[in-house]
Parts: sequence; C-alpha cells; structure tokens
Amino acid sequence: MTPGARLAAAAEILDRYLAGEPAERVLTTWARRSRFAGSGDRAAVRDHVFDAIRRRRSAAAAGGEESGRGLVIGLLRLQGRDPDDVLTGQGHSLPALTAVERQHVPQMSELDRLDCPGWLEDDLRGSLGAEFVPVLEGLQRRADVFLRVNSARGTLEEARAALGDEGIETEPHSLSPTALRVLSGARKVHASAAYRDGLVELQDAASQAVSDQIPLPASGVVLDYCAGGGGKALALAARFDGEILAHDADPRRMKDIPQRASRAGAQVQAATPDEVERRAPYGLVVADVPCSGSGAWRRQPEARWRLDRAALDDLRETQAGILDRVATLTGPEGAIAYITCSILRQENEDQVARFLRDHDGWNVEQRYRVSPLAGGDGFFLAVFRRKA
Ligand SMILES: C[S@@+](CC[C@H](N)C(=O)[O-])C[C@H]1O[C@@H](n2cnc3c(N)ncnc32)[C@H](O)[C@@H]1O
Repeated sequence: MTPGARLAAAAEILDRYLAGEPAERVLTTWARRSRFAGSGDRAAVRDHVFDAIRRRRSAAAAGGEESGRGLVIGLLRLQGRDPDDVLTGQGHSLPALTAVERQHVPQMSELDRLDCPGWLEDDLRGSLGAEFVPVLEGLQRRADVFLRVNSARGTLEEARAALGDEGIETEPHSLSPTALRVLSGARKVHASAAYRDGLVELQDAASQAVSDQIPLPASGVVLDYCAGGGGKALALAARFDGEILAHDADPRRMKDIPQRASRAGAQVQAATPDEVERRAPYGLVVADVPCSGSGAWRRQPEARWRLDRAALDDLRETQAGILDRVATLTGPEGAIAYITCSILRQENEDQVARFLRDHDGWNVEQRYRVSPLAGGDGFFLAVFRRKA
C-alpha cells in the first residue's frame, strides 16, 4: 500500500470509530477483508488510527472537522507534514484537499492543544497542579514497550543478551531493576524464546515499579483480588515463595493466568469466590482496582474520550466497594495494597481519605505515586495496614 492508501484506510476506520465502534474491532474487520495489506501495512494503519485517537481533539481542530478525513489531515499538520504531499487523489489515496481545507487556519484553545476533555479540566488541574501541562503533553505520545525480566528465570543482562540474539534491542529503565525498554524489534517479542520460556513478560515499567513497592508477608497466602490477566500477581510471584490466589469479578479475564504462570514458573492460581472466602484471612490483599485508566491514556487512547462524569462516579463507587470488601478478607496486622493507573486525585488520595474515615482500625503505611513523566504509565499505590 502507498502512504496515501494507508492514510485513506485509517480515515475509513476512524469514521467507524467516531460512529461508536471500538477501534480494535474495526481494525480487525478491515484487516480480514483487506487481503492485499501486508503486515507492514496493517501495522502502519493501526499506528495512524491510534495516533489520531490519542490526538483526537487537537487533530480535529487542526484538520477543520471531527471526521476520519479531518483527523488524518489534522494529524499530518500536527506532525509538521503538508497534507497536500500525501492526499493526492491518485490511486487509493484520499481525494486532494479542497480550497476550504487548504485555507483552514486552526484556532486552538489550550484544551485543544493538550487533548484535554473539557468536563475533566478542573479535576485534572486540581490533581496535577504544576504538572498539568507537561503530563497532558506527555500523554499525547505513543507508549514505549517495556518488558519485565523474571528474576526466577535469569538476570537482566542474560535477558538482554537473549533478546539481542533475536534482534530485539533493549535498555534498562530507571523505574524498576527488572524493567527493560524495547528500542527495536518490539513486534518480535511474542515469538522470541526469552518470552516463550518465561524469562521476560510484557509489563509497563511503572506497573513493575508499583509491584516492587508492595510489602510482601514473610509467608502465607497473598490474594490478588482484581487480578485481570495477572500482571501484578506474576510480578509479585517473582519475589515471593508462597502461594498467590488470583480473583476477578469477571473470571474470563483470568483465562491466560495458568499459561502465563507456568511459563514463568510462578505459583499463581485462579480462585473461585468460594475459595477466596474459605481461605481468608490473608496477610496481604492486592486491590488493583478498575479505574479511569487516565495514567495509561498513551496506551489506551480510546479511554480518554470514553470516560464521562457518570462513568467516573461509578468507578469511584466500585473502588470504595472493593476496598470495603477486601478489608473483611485481611487478617490481624494484614495489609491492603490499593492500586490505580489513574492520575486523578478522586480515585487516589480521596479514596484513601474515605477509607480511613470509614475504617477506624487502619493506618496508611505508604503512598507511592508514579508520574507518566517518569516514562511509563501514571500509577498510584497506597498500602493500608490493620492496626495491631
Ligand atoms: C486494572 S484491572 C486489573 C489488572 C491486573 N491486576 C494486572 O496487573 O494485569 C482491574 C480488574 O478488576 C476487575 N474488577 C472490576 N470490578 C471488580 C470487583 N467488584 N471485584 C473484583 N474485581 C473487579 C476487572 O474485571 C479487571 O480485570
């Protein structure tokens, strides 16, 4: 496909995304019926689509309208490229620019420029303070790919060498001693021996940093109450000899845990709600709660535009409910590790304050915040401990 044809495909996919379909689903359907598109074309179209969604507000302002075509024109302008060079109307390219499109002079407000949802401006300013502008600018870029080296299987240097042999270049990252940032060859990771043999896992560097901070009990069973695909549980297993039970309100989310755990040589078992109840109390319960994902907008760009006030209120209620529930599962002097990948105070410090207000017998022992400016996602951790 020519560069113009790839952009035309992206514009068509973006129109369906703007009409309400999830971008991933539209991309899959497009790839299935576009047999002519090779893997390089599919990757390029995908990058265009997610770059445009990440910059949805600023690209629409720069392109003159919020349509697939408008976002593509705007994205080219934001990248400092002249849309006339790519939209030629030749072959499978989009039609050439109209006079109106060519003469459009973008009037960008600060919120346009920062891709900030208007309804969330005050909350973001209140949460980020002086970091409001740099964090929002940082969240407009593509996320890096990070690997976690599984120390049960080898050292950081052994992992780097093994990956290097397969054409995957990496460098250590300051957020965690187990983190490697992928510099090239990211698409080869899944097929690599280092990944297949459990020497490395895909995990954001800030997610690793948060896992590093969680205080593990000397022995016993740890419960990961919102385990999802098991990212945190597997990271904890690399530095814990005991058993980790994984639970999730939606058990389908845990379907890959057995395979990931066996690859990593980790003791992580998916548990039913009955089993969770039966084996309580726990010395540590990890609650990596559902949240706005605002710290991970680089990696999940649709989340930025899907969130609204009602959804945020629902999330906060769910988070508070989970904290109340896990408190009942925690033993004497036990701890709760409350985690979000949110940069919003409402989901972080405000939840800590509410929990302490409603639960007399608890202290907060540790608060740890990772800004997206550190290179990975934005994360928040609070460790509560039951008073002796
Ligand atoms: C942020 S994700 C977990 C990510 C995972 N811990 C990891 O590191 O890969 C939050 C998870 O919480 C689950 N969840 C949502 N509501 C829940 C509830 N009331 N109780 C337990 N889990 C819940 C979701 O299904 C989702 O898998």
